[in-house]
Amino acid sequence: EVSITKFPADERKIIAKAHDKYKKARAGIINTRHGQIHTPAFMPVGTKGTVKAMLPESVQTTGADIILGNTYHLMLQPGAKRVFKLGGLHKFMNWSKPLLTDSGGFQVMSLSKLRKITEEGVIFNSHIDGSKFMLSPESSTEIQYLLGSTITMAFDECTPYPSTYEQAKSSMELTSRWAKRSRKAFYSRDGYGQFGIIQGSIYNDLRLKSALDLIELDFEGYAIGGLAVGEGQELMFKVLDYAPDLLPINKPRYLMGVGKPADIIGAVQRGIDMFDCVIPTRSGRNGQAFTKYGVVNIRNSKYKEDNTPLEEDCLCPACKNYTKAYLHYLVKVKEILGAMLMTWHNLMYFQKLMLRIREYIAQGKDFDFIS
Ligand SMILES: Nc1nc(=O)c2cc3nc(NCCN4CCCCC4)[nH]c3cc2[nH]1
Ligand SMILES: [Zn+2]
Repeated sequence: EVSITKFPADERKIIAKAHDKYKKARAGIINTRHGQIHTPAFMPVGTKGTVKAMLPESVQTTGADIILGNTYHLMLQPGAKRVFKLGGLHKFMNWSKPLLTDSGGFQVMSLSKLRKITEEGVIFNSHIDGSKFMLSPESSTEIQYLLGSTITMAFDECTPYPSTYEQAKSSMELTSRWAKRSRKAFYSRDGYGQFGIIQGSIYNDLRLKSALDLIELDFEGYAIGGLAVGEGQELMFKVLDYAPDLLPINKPRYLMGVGKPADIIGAVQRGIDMFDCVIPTRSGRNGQAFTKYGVVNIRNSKYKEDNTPLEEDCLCPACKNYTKAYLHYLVKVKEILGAMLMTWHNLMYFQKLMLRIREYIAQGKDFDFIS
């Protein structure tokens, strides 16, 4: 028997609003040459052809369908031609599922010391031995082909934050010209795809122009770039309140570099399908464990005799076979096993979060309270 509660009109609007909030969330499957990707998806970061402290088969047990690699690092060492000669990155690192590679511009700006941005591309000195390199839409696209990437990212310029409107406009226009060249250089094959990356910083008219320019190039998917660069969650969500809607509804939307669980939930609610972030792996190595009780800083002395697991119902090796006391000890004495177990748990936590979000969306349920 359904009891109808008479809400005053304005309260009903709030309830409707709340449910509206979820109408942009979507769950789906991306089919690729290297297998399916269940979305919303979280991609563990494997920058140098390895998810740090994890065997690829261990990454697979956490439920990850796809991992991310970096053009910038792999072109410097071991070199894209060498990886190609050795059979491609999938074979080289023994990962047979989908691989997405970032196109390198963002990493050049955050890692290499000397660099020069020209219309042609970015000229930079390797942060390893100072030798000179150039990355362009053409060379980045070719490198990703040599690596054998399942999903290739267009070569873009990540507009820094904060930027004036003028700075953001000229940066976005450069990205549009580079996107056209990236698309032209892409060798399209069944089951492989290339994603365009929209820029425009926090300016909605620039974001719209960027989207229109890239939609013309008919990419297989679209990323929202230029976010998670220091603008903060509030401003990021403000852009995400409209930017995903500028992109084709039937193609994957990837928010680069995001993020913490709360960032992921808020972005899924705004229509994002794919994520990547170093947080679960980097913070795991740093002694931070994500749990349903919140983040546990395992180095805290309160855990030194805590004989309980991080999470009693977690199926990862850290929780099944070890205690917080042991993890506390391993991380304190910098034992390699500490990095392994903390990373494994965090990746399992992030994949469980994505699985629950996918289930909630499929059942049309609100997933606000998952953290
Ligand atoms: N091609 C490309 N274009 C971007 O606009 C971009 C924007 C990005 N924004 C981030 N943010 C990463 C934030 N991360 C948070 C945890 C600590 C390390 C940094 N990664 C990005 C990668 C990017 N890659
Ligand atoms: Zn665990």
